[in-house]
Amino acid sequence: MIRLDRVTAETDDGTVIFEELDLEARDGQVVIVTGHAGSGKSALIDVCRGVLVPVAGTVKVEPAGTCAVVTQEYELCESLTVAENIVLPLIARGVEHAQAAELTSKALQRFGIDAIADHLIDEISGGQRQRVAVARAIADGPTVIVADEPTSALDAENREIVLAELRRCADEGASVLITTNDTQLAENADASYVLGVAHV
Ligand SMILES: Nc1ncnc2c1ncn2[C@@H]1O[C@H](COP(=O)(O)OP(=O)(O)OP(=O)(O)O)[C@@H](O)[C@H]1O
Repeated sequence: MIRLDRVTAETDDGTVIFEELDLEARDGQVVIVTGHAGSGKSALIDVCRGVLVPVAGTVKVEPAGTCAVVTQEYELCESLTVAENIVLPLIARGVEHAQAAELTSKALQRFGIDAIADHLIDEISGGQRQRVAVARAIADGPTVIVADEPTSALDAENREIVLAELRRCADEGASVLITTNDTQLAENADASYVLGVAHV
């Protein structure tokens, strides 16, 4: 569960990014946040993942410390293969080796990236990188997921795959918060918010 109560965030120089924002993503929900460029979607992701501390209001993420994140930069390790980028974080989080390998294999298949499992990150396309980033984030079924424009580099078919996988996480009980420039995504969400204008 993610809940923001009257949260105000500011830039480093004190400019208000958003003010008194109330937002909730309950367990089992996919919540979409749209808004024009610069409206604060990435800042909202940073608030949820705890790297931008609000100047007012409260942020609750439960269970604490479990937030899986997809950033716009992907933050993949260029010197590792696609499969290694998924399996190593699992092992680092304490997943036993055989299970980590199995989770990785399933994630590669679900995201249609098994054929490039042994490719280095700089050998694959932007859209493939984005799918690796989402696959890595959700490989072990996290309970809270925040994803910053996770379909921005994808064609229609892969966009559907990524959204279906995020929805599957919610069906399994996760709370999923997605920012996007694509207002159509809001149609299939359990709730949607628009930054920069009154909330719906
Ligand atoms: N972690 C952060 N710390 C401080 N300021 C931030 C942080 N993240 C974003 N901002 C600031 O918030 C403002 C809104 O930018 P942000 O990237 O959140 O908008 P956005 O809606 O995601 O835009 P886009 O659609 O172009 O990605 C900018 O002034 C930016 O510098």
